[in-house]
Amino acid sequence: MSANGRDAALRLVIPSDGELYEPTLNYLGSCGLSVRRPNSRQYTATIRSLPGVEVLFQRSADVTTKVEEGSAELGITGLDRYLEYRTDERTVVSLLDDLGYGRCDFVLAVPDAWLDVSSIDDLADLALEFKQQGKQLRIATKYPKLLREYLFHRGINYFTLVAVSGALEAAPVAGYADLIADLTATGTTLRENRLKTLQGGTILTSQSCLIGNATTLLRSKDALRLAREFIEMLEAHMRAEPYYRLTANVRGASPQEVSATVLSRPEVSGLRGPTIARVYNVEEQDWYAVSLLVRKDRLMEAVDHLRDCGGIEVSASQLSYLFKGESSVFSRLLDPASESVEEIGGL
Ligand SMILES: Nc1ncnc2c1ncn2[C@@H]1O[C@H](COP(=O)(O)OP(=O)(O)OP(=O)(O)O)[C@@H](O)[C@H]1O
Ligand SMILES: O=P(O)(O)OC[C@H]1O[C@H](OP(=O)(O)OP(=O)(O)O)[C@H](O)[C@@H]1O
Repeated sequence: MSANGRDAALRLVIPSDGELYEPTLNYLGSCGLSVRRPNSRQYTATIRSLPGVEVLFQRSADVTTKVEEGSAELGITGLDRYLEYRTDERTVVSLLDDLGYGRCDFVLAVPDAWLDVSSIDDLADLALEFKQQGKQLRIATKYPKLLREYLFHRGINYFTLVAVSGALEAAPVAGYADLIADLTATGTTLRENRLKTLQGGTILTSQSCLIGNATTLLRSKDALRLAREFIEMLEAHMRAEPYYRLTANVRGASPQEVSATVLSRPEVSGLRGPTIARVYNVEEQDWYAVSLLVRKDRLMEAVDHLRDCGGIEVSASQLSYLFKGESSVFSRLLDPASESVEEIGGL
């Protein structure tokens, strides 16, 4: 049993269903952290490549609370849910605020029939008109905290929030709210319900994020070690994504000559320059293997450059991980003062 009184030294809580369930399992798998869930009714699982980690499945709305109360040290959920439900921003921190999936916008949407309302300023005017008539705008949402902050910040103070847990888009037609503030991804649900977004009415741009409990993590050496390994795998996988490793056989008189030609185009000659190694060959002595990392959007430019340098047999492969000297995310965890997720979406 570990210091936190459980069999597992580190717990990770992830969504048990909904929009983020499958993408989270796929994402962890792509980072080399496949989750082994014995069956879909079991709410705990393990990660074979990281023994000592237990995975808990919870509703995405509950992930932040589970991390904050200490039932798990790490969690994956939508940034929207994290910002709405955290109560202590020093205890529960966002470690990676964009895992690259679960993208959606939290927006204000009004009925298409409101022809005179097309921007957030129009909505502010309407709120005043309502006030003069002794009424308040009724807004249906699942995210009262984020919405209130956003509206107050824009000087809109006269409104009533209607708490709804699902199918918000039906609220204006059903008559229990005038407009809604909800998530949208493709825009289909809003369109199908004859609702439109407002200019300047995006409250938050969200995606999945990794959150952690700084207090419980810093209390246990084992949890901290596993968290570092887990975070580094995610971070290095993300860092590797924009690059290919290119390898080519290049003919030249010496490594110096080959490196000089490759380095004549610094933008396609690797992060810190090419690695050059002698190719041993019985017939010809003057071949060198050149290896470098290039951004994916410069692939053909780099291939042509290597050809111009006398390269043949150019191969490109996807990188799995790119580790740096140290993990910047982990360093930030040890120094929570540098946490800055509030900048996202202008919140
Ligand atoms: N259409 C969408 N496309 C991409 N991501 C989305 C979409 N809708 C929601 N999300 C993201 O997925 C998270 C979970 O949303 P989802 O609709 O699955 O939750 P839910 O089923 O309403 O709630 P819970 O899982 O808590 O019961 C949201 O907080 C958001 O970050
Ligand atoms: O812009 P779109 O691509 O149409 O997606 C938007 C919908 O996706 C989410 O709902 P979800 O289906 O996850 O269920 P929910 O209504 O229970 O939240 C969100 O709440 C919207 O209703």
